[in-house]
Amino acid sequence: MEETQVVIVGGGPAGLATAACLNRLSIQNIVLERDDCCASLWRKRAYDRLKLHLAKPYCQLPYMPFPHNAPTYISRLDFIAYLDNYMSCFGIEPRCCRSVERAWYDKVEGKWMVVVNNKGSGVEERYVCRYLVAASGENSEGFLPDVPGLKSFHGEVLHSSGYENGERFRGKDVLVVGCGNSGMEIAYDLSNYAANTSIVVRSPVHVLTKDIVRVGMFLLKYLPCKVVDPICINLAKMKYGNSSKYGIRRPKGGPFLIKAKTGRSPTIDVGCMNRIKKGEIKVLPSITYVKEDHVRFAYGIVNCFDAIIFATGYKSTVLNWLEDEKGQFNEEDGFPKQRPPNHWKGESGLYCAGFGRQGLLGISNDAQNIARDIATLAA
Ligand SMILES: Cc1cc2nc3c(=O)[nH]c(=O)nc-3n(C[C@H](O)[C@H](O)[C@H](O)COP(=O)(O)OP(=O)(O)OC[C@H]3O[C@@H](n4cnc5c(N)ncnc54)[C@H](O)[C@@H]3O)c2cc1C
Ligand SMILES: NC(=O)C1=CN([C@@H]2O[C@H](COP(=O)(O)OP(=O)(O)OC[C@H]3O[C@@H](n4cnc5c(N)ncnc54)[C@H](OP(=O)(O)O)[C@@H]3O)[C@@H](O)[C@H]2O)C=CC1
Ligand SMILES: O=C(O)C(=O)Cc1c[nH]c2ccccc12
Repeated sequence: MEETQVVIVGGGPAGLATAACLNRLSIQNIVLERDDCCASLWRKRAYDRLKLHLAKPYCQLPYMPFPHNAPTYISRLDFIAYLDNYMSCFGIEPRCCRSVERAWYDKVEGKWMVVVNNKGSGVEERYVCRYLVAASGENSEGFLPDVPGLKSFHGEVLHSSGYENGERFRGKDVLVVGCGNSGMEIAYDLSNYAANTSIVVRSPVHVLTKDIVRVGMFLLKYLPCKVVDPICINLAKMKYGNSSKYGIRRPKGGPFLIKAKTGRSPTIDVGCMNRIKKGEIKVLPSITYVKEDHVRFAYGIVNCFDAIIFATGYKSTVLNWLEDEKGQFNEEDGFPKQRPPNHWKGESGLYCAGFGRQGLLGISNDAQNIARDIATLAA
């Protein structure tokens, strides 16, 4: 049994940023990471060509801006290097191969009890702390929808978190399901590797360029969403014309309003739209069922595929390990019930870093808020 002031569950950007803010205030903390490395989403579960979609000022963690000579959009490998540097600068030493299996609040002691499976030694470890930070990520586990007949599929089935690049799909018929940021970029990547690519787009989606998002983020500093959204939509119309001709319909609400209300990000186009326009990537409607080598879609469309890649999003796994006696998290999606800007603080010394659906910028704010709050309470 080891006692510390704060246990942080998860060594991704949110856990590391929180540890850095606590270390600066000399507040004792331990970061527990289930994988054999920190930031495993970025090292192991993201595709090769990934770059941050937001410009660098929106992606930096507290107290360490990206260098002036770094490109505006940081690559996956540069972001990993930045995180490694961040850890050494702030003296963060995550304990890896530590999967948090259970955490509960002991009312008598007024402390959190944390049970960990040390995957290296196979031995169970126990930690006791006054404050517990859930930083296990909005993207903790890939979400695979229940598609009728999928088990009978003859080809390969993959979640986007397991996709690296299109090399082994060259010349193959590949279906990408989902048109969020992962789906649109993976479809484009597959098409770069000469895979015969199709993408399922079942709902309306805002597709914007990086530049339009950058303009939008800048304007939002001075103007309300209801002014910024129409500007962004008009810029998108100028860029893409009427994309519903190609099966990409726009939602009723604006992109930043939807982001603020639901957390769903607009899809940032890195080249997929042009391929769709040229007919090089085919847009398909909802899947009805899968049978052996073929997939049936709405409107009776049937096509054969060698592989299906599900870019259908992620799940939070907080409720797999947290005993949530006070019902602070939603049972359906494992997100805190408190909505931003109040999502980071729970009860009994429980905190959430990285659950505001606001990307790295939100993580940076959460980490600073949490450390400040703990410093005040612990003083
Ligand atoms: C492909 C992709 C690209 C993205 N790009 C951007 C971007 O450009 N800009 C942006 O702002 N946001 C982006 N995001 C959003 C993304 O969520 C954040 O950037 C960031 O990685 C989230 O950090 P996090 O620390 O909250 O979660 P994660 O990075 O998921 O880290 C959580 C960590 O907790 C560990 N963990 C989980 N459960 C346990 C457990 N029970 N015990 C111990 N450890 C556990 C995990 O192994 C993981 O290392 C992207 C997301 C994805 C999926
Ligand atoms: N470079 C970057 O910055 C990147 C950032 N990201 C971020 O990571 C997070 C996760 O993104 P992503 O992995 O794209 O996941 P998302 O949750 O954003 O998107 C999932 C997509 O899958 C669709 N979908 C879900 N279930 C089905 C189904 N049964 N049939 C058809 N379509 C379905 C959804 O459509 P529907 O709306 O109909 O439910 C949606 O289009 C986001 O925050 C994203 O912005 C991801 C990649 C790159
Ligand atoms: O990549 C993501 O999912 C993010 O949440 C980053 C993000 C925060 N605010 C935004 C507004 C528009 C597009 C992406 C983001």
